[in-house]
Amino acid sequence: MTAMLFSMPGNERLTASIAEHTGWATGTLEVRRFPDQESYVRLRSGVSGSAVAVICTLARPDDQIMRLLFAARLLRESGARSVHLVAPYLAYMRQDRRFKDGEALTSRQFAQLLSSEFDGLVTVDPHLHRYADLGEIYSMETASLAASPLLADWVRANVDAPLIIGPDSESEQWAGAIARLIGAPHAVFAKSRRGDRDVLIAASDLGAWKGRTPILVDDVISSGHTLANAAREIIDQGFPPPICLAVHGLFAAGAEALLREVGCRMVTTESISHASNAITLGALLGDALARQMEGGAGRLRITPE
Ligand SMILES: O=P(O)(O)OC[C@H]1O[C@H](OP(=O)(O)OP(=O)(O)O)[C@H](O)[C@@H]1O
Repeated sequence: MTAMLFSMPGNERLTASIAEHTGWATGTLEVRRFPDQESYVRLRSGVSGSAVAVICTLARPDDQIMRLLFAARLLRESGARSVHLVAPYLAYMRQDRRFKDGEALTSRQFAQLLSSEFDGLVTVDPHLHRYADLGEIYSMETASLAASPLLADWVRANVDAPLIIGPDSESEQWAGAIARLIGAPHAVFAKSRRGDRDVLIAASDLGAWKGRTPILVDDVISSGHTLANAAREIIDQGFPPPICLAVHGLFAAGAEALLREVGCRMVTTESISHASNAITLGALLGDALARQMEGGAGRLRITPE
């Protein structure tokens, strides 16, 4: 199998890290915007007969989706055997139901758009809350990779006597996994969300673990309010400001300043480029992509409802 990687703008470091791990060549897609903000995409490498992957993490998806769809179609029209998407952060997973009457079910429509152009998707810890599996909405092959072993490695190498804390019940899957992997205690708080930047955290009693270093673990940091409020509860119980360890650091406007104000140190994977990136994903993504590409050409289609 010949394989080739293509970076969308801003994903060059991640692409290089996958290329280094797999030994695959990196091709060139010229991508720019016209003055009227429409996208221009030109393929500058031969792809005939190759399995190809476009590397494009999907933070700020609305800025990226059209050029990504154009690139996928262009690669297929140019003879690629199969076209895969490596999106370590997968967008639009949080609107997984109509919470209020009349809301667009954006998770499903976004999934249908990507599935219409790509044969396979490789992603890391997608926000699977009310969907059990990406196959419920994606009609292509999908690989959802768990970052928790890498987060556990980071904690093991950097923190003595950690206490792992999840800010809400959903985060049990990461907090519990990391705690088991490193043999540390863990606790999980409860959260109720009242608005985009308005969450209430109900903390549990951490008194039994005084003296340990608190580490808050979550899948996503967006506005930062979930972790900031959880951090305040931890500090109120007499602990130092926690380390905030997340898979995906989206850091919406004000998030970083908010967490810094509370005294938190932030640590994330390289799924979204940010100064807090300390955990590399090249090997995890490269191995999964190789398995998916070797699974064969052609499309595995599951028709969504
Ligand atoms: O930084 P923030 O703006 O607080 O957002 C991050 C939080 O949002 C997500 O959960 P969400 O509250 O959407 O809950 P859900 O699992 O019910 O979708 C995610 O799991 C984080 O906990």
